Amino acid sequence: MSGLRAVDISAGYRGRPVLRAVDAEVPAGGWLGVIGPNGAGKSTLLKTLAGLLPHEGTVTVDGTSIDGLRPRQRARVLGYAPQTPEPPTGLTVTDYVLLGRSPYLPPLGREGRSDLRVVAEVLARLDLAGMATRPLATLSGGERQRAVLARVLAQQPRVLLLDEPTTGLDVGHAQALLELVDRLRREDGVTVVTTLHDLTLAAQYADRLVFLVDGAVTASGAPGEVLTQARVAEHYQASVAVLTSDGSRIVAPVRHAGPRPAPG
Ligand SMILES: Nc1ncnc2c1ncn2[C@@H]1O[C@H](COP(=O)(O)OP(=O)(O)OP(=O)(O)O)[C@@H](O)[C@H]1O
Repeated sequence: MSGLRAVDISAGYRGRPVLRAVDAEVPAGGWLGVIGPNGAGKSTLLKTLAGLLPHEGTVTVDGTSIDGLRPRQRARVLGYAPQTPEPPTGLTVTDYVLLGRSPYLPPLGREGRSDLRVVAEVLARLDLAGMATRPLATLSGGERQRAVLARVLAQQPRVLLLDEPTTGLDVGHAQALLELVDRLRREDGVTVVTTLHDLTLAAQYADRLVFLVDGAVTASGAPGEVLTQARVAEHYQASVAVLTSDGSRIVAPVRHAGPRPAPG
């Protein structure tokens, strides 16, 4: 199958199993959203798909196991943005985003004109062109988050693994980023896997969801099937309303009923 396929994945940290027999599949050009409460194993799954954690089971991209790939080859196939990135703050935005081109440079070679063009394009698409020469250390949290995504996009991978990519972004920049990812998926056939705590955004952008609870898949399928009020209430211990608008789910927190403090 072209796209990404994970079969029977078990993984964790030293002496601490987290994922238990997880299956996940996303065709080329598809968008898989990984959802679940804090500590469910979403980031662990993304790290495993990125080839960064030892695991049982198989992860293949377009039919090729990622385990056999060298880091340089892997970086051309998979682009991973962690949830809490720690980019080297001394670099300028351009130099940092240029790091995304490393898998394409010859050994000890310097970037060429085409690499600089890719970087300039990505910076423009992420509204960072005006900050290209600034040190990362001087960027706001949301700007830095966008720079991290710019580095991953400059890598031009076939699969994007984005762990909470909208963290710290205002609603406009969050939407612009998700629209950009959606366009890469539709126009270039990039395969996308994201974790998103915002279930409404997850439902609107992903075409399939995997719902993880305690390291295992409790539900998977189209957002409309997975995001039921009962399931969200049970696994997040949350009081929510699940509404439908334009065929897409909206998951809205609803304040628990109870006495309200008197105004004033
Ligand atoms: N480096 C680590 N070493 C040991 N345990 C870890 C490590 N990273 C995560 N864990 C544990 O693994 C479990 C799953 O963590 P993970 O970060 O995958 O969850 P998550 O679903 O992404 O959570 P969140 O929504 O809070 O980001 C948690 O119990 C966490 O404490």
